[in-house]
Amino acid sequence: MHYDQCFGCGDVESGLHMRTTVGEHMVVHSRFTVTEAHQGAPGLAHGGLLACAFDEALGSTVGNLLRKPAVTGKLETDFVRPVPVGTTLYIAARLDGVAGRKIYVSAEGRLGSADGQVAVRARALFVQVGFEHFTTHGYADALQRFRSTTRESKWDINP
Ligand SMILES: CCCCC/C=C\C/C=C\C/C=C\C/C=C\CCCC(=O)SCCNC(=O)CCNC(=O)[C@H](O)C(C)(C)COP(=O)(O)OP(=O)(O)OC[C@H]1O[C@@H](n2cnc3c(N)ncnc32)[C@H](O)[C@@H]1OP(=O)(O)O
Repeated sequence: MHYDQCFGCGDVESGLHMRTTVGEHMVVHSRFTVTEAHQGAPGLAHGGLLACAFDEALGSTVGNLLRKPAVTGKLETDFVRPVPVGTTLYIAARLDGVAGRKIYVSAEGRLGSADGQVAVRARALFVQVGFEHFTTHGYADALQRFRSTTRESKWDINP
């Protein structure tokens, strides 16, 4: 599912413009290129933006593999190495388990290539929600907004 105003994967000018693909062994791959707009210290990525990129990568993993609406309940990040401006982080994410509505996912981000040095690790708990989560707490016409920008025809938006 795709929403074109999403900061992580949408078309907003200031957004992260992330895209994901599902690879072998159900590993979900995404890439995030650090630009000058993402700086914390001079020349280095801001940790909060890296956390955002991992929220997006992990949420996309839930969406791609489970095809159920879910929101981030908890997100934990380990910043292992600095990530310089101009670097592309190669993020590989996995579904670790499902317990009722709780969905556990984790990811690691490597510098410059899929086998580069690990710079960031993240784990998250997503909680499955009904679509009313979005219409109650977000815009009342959230489903129309999701529908009008969806890229995948197989999304079961109103089962
Ligand atoms: C932004 C969403 C995008 C669209 C979503 C639609 C489809 C998704 C699929 C594909 C999408 C593709 C890409 C998405 C990419 C990126 C995603 C970004 C996602 C976000 O960026 S999203 C924004 C930030 N996110 C929030 O805005 C959540 C605010 N929050 C709440 O809305 C509630 O808090 C909620 C719903 C989380 C739970 O509330 P609730 O009342 O429904 O359920 P409850 O509290 O009973 O929790 C049930 C069980 O989860 C455990 N649990 C809950 N929270 C926990 C925590 N923090 N730590 C440890 N355990 C926790 C409980 O302990 C219990 O466990 P148990 O069953 O064992 O007792």
